[in-house]
Amino acid sequence: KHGPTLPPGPPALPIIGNLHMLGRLPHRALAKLAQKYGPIMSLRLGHVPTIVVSSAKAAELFLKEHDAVFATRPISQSSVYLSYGAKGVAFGQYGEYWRRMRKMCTLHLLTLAKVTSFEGLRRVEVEAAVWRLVEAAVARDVVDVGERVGDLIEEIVFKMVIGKGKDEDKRYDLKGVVEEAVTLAGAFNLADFVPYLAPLDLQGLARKMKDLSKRADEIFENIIDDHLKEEDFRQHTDILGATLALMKNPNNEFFSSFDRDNVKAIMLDLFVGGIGTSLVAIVWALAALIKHPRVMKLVQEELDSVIGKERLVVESDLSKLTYLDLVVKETFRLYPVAPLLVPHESMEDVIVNGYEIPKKSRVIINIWAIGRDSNVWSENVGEFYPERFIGKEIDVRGRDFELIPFGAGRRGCPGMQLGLLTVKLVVAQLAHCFTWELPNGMQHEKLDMNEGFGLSMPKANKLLAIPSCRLRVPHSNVIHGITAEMGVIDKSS
Ligand code: HEM
Repeated sequence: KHGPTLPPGPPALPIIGNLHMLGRLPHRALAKLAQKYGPIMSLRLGHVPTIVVSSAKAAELFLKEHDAVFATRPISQSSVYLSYGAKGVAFGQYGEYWRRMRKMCTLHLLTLAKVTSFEGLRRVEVEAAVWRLVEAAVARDVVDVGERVGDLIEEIVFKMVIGKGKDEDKRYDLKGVVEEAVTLAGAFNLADFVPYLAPLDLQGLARKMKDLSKRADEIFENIIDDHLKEEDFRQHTDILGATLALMKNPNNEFFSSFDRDNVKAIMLDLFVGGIGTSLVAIVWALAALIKHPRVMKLVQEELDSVIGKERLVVESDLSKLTYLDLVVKETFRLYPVAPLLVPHESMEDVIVNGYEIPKKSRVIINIWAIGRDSNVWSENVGEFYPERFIGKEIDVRGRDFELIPFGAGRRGCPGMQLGLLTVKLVVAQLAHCFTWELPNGMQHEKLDMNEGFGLSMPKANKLLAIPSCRLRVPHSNVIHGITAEMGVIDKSS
């Protein structure tokens, strides 16, 4: 047959197709296959025709030139059970309904103005987290960085979205529910690839998801009721309050557009999208800094020269921290939070770069492979070397396809401003306030940088380290009954 053909790819087995080739770390396995079959590669994952994109140029074709064709998401069991039948933004099917919901997020809920309005909240929470670390520093405790940062990000995101901290309402365990949702949504689910096995629920995932969705629903119903019960729920400054106010205002386009399921699905999107992502990026960044003392020294010198040693970093300092900006970019390049983005799906047959891409193909953009493409990044591609960005106009916001940690185009991350701000603020704080030592005298070269795989790509092993204070900032508040000056906590006072 003449004319366009499917992109090249490895031969597939009956039933499972190429599933067996994905291994434990699919981004690595797919990058290796792409070396043989090229940057636009065709696979069959179970019964699902799949296109894997592994170069910046090819990603641009899919996410810019043909963005409209690839702007929907495949339906999966997790989107059905955990997202109210894909009624949220992240897993919603492209169309008028979804466009309106996404517009509400980008034009009202996650705007720069809205994100900035939570600056005070972030300052209080970040300071409290720093002071808890000061206590650990004084006690020479080994700290699980991921756990500390996770507590902080959860507290910020919960307060931003529903106006309450994660442990504030004893009636429910929202934190547990969100964590379980992340685990279940990130699990490999055979039923999504071999649909006729779905009724058997061989992995028990559907049962777990249904059970979780019931528990989550009860909690969300309570939270929404609590908001609406207030005399004037429009007084709520949190994101849920803003959503409800938009829905109930007859003067705007969102009036009666959405039902409660939409609101609940959006809330879950914000929790899942907002917590694990920033957390994973911050842990990678600090691990990379600890592993590369040369880079840590430069970051700290910049912080000391811009901020000094007498006060903590505040958000208005961030734009002046140009070296930190390079460090964050380099972290996203080598350790992208979502190495395969979130899968896209083609809405019609289309020809891309001369290849035939059939309707309903799942499209995976391997940004892990793009970040390590030596044609783009030169031969020291595996090295953590932030200086590579000096003099290059490479931005992470979805314009430069060699670095798209937040995706690009219609499905690009709507929480990017918040995510970037949180990552920079927390990394700056951790590097400015403390020096970090590895436990048991471990040398920095020995720190492992192995990755895991799930909904995001976390560091496989915990980052354990001992902080010591490097600032002299007097602290007037009382934490756990201890008044403190950074580095000199007087337990007797
Ligand atoms: C460092 C932080 C973050 C990173 C690296 C990140 C990354 C991503 C990526 C790669 C996607 C998929 C893009 C695509 O499919 O092409 C995405 C989508 C999304 N993110 Fe983020 N994200 C971050 C923070 C956040 C935050 C803070 C929120 C909200 C509070 C958020 C909410 C979402 C939502 C709702 C989507 C789905 C968008 C859609 O399908 O239209 N993200 N994010």
